[in-house]
Amino acid sequence: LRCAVTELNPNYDFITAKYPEQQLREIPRNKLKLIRLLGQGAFGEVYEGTLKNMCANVSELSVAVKTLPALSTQQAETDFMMEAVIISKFMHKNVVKCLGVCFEEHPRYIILELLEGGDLKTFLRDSRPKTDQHYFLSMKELVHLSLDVANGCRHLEEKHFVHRDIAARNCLLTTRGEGRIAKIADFGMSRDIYSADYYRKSGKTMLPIKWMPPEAFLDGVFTTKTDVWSFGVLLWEMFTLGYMPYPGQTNSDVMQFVSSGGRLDPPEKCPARLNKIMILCWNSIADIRPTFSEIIELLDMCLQDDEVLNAPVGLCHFAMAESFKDA
Ligand SMILES: C[C@@H](Oc1cc(-c2cccc(S(C)(=O)=O)c2)cnc1N)c1cc(F)ccc1N1NC=CN1
Repeated sequence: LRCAVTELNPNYDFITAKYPEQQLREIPRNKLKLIRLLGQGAFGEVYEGTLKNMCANVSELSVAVKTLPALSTQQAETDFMMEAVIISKFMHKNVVKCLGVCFEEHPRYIILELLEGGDLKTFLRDSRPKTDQHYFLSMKELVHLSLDVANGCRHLEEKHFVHRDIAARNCLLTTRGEGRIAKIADFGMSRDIYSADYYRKSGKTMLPIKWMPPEAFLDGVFTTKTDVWSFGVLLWEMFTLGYMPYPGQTNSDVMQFVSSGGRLDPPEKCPARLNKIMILCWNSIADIRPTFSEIIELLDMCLQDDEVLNAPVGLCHFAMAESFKDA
């Protein structure tokens, strides 16, 4: 892996230079049973599965299994392995856990904890007030989910790891019901699930333009302040209940709009204290954007503010059909 992780990748030192000793845990393939397809991944399919007698008390553990097709390029193999190494480095309640890998034969597997609530973007969209359905998601719950993701991001920041793709589609929930916890759960620039969210740049690289700050899409500069900007867009996704950012605008429009100072409109009826956090995250000068510790403090204050807690949820109606596909 050392040879494969080029020095060009700013996360290089994070991944191998400092932690060469930590090995990925190889799981015997016969302990794993794939049950059903969860979705198509960037590399290959993702399955729900079970892992047999991993630890004494639990006989079968529900897991998610990312697969890499047998006929993959060397680059895909390396990226796939690197994702397992990255996830295995984090130990935090708001970052998905990697239970192990099956790398000794093809197809290769990455085994993750199964988060039964599914992804955050789908959850937000499914939570929209419908005519008959009694509304069940409160501002307080949305702020709590935002704090979960901010805590996960602070952990990455502490480890000097730049995620580059913080977005609701890459977060998962332990459950959809009460007591749900959000976790950052995809480190592979998951462009598969919501491919419309990504802009096809030269060649195969796809970029989540609508979640990126100007210095990233103009100059390819990625720092922890990139993740802060993206977190601001995630907050906007949260309080619009999963709208596509910059509704009706293509990625090219957005690059033009944002680099000349344009910003997302704060969600309608969204409390000022929340809008202020988003605006701080979208400062064109990266160093002035808040740290995740500061964001956590500001979100905690939202929990003490009745104007926030009593605000109506997700009553934004954009003229354009929000599922507008990027040209
Ligand atoms: C890799 C995959 O990981 C998982 C997906 C689901 C999961 C995803 C969707 C639905 C359900 S569920 C509610 O049917 O259990 C569980 C649950 N746990 C995982 N660890 C994933 C991580 C993300 F951060 C975002 C999307 C996905 N995928 N990949 C393919 C489909 N989702």
